[in-house]
Amino acid sequence: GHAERSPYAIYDSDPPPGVPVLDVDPFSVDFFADPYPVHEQLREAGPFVWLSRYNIGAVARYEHVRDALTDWKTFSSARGVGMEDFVRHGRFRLPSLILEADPPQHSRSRGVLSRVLSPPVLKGLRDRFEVEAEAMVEDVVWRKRFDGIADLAEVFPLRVFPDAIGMGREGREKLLPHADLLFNSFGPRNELFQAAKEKVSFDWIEAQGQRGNLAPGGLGMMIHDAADRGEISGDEAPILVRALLQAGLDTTINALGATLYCLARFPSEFDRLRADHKLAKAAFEEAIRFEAPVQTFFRTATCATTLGGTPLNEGDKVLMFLAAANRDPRQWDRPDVYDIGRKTIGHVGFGAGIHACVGQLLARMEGELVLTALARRVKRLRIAGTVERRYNNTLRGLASLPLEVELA
Ligand code: HEM
Ligand SMILES: O=C(O)c1ccc(-n2ccnc2)cc1
Repeated sequence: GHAERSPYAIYDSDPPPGVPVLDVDPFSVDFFADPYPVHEQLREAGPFVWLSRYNIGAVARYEHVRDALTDWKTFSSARGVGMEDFVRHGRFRLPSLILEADPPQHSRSRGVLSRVLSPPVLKGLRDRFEVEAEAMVEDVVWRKRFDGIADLAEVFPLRVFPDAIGMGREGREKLLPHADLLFNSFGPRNELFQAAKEKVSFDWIEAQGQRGNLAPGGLGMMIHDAADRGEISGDEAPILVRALLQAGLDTTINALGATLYCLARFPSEFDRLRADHKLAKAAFEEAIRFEAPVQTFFRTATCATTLGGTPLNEGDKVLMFLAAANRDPRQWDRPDVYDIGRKTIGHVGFGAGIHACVGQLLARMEGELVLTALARRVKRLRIAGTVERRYNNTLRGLASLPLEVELA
């Protein structure tokens, strides 16, 4: 039967004829606690399904998630990549010039950020990141018992990323609450969003992108340099810096936490990593496929079209379950097994198409360096207490991962 409409629903359109209707709530704490059975329901119900709680369409099978991700003309980001439609509803903030933009505007922003986050630039950051990764692991593992989130996954990105951006010293503790709010804002205006909104004063993050708050030589100043060269306008630069500040921490924190969680649950995979440290990048990538720290994003249909064989109208929002696509048995064998030898190419944990994650090389470098440092010093990794989940409308991650280690 049809459960009642969510109090946070902002649409009341009916399902297209013949489309399977599910009354699951993919933005509830119960769902986040264990999303996998519902992902399975969503995939098995059909190529395109209707979520009656929010009156939105959704795709969970790999094939159709990729269809939506790669056809940016039909499935636009410019009307928001969250539940809200910028054309029909208010805007929660000044829209992103990259994540919430379509070509040609997106292309200019992408050109700047892909250079700022390019291999040569990352090469310049690698030594500093490596020193920090080894020092952090050294500081932690001798305790034998520590928290993989509080003592590792949260520590490393905060140690290296704001400095890499060239952000001032004060206020860095505001970065995570702002990111938590942003990632909640892509979902309904539910309790998670409301609680996150209480914790921040909005204009702070906007101000951090100003030239005056950025150190010369950092990634932030490189964006202003691009504006000086006329690649983007002067008032676009601070908003692109904001993108990096919002994107660069919570994502890698949850990805590092996800990898530690996987390695602790699948000791055979930690042993493989111990035997060959070159598998560090693969261990990180497979954790992103398996856990999908970024679970979902929306698109908006720009014209009458079809998705998964279902007719859609201009303005229809579509929810893409990246995490469900990453475990679709139509695409992956043994999808529910964490296997660091797996060929992960094509997974959608970093998206796909023109909006595919432009920070993925930086994220991978962080993962590789932390996991290599860990594999050098630790022989065994075991969960030694209650694992606690952190809840957010878009991000999947842990609040606490008590670990016990045996030193190498
Ligand atoms: C493991 C960590 C990360 C994951 C899982 C992740 C995931 C994603 C995903 C799924 C998208 C696609 C969004 C869409 O299709 O609408 C994306 C885009 C993006 N990511 Fe990440 N991300 C991560 C880390 C980062 C980092 C560290 C940065 C920057 C320092 C970053 C910057 C961006 C930007 C700017 C976009 C928008 C690209 C565009 O629209 O062209 N991400 N990311
Ligand atoms: O432009 C922004 O504000 C913005 C851009 C990208 C992300 N993101 C999501 C996953 N990887 C990065 C978050 C915020």
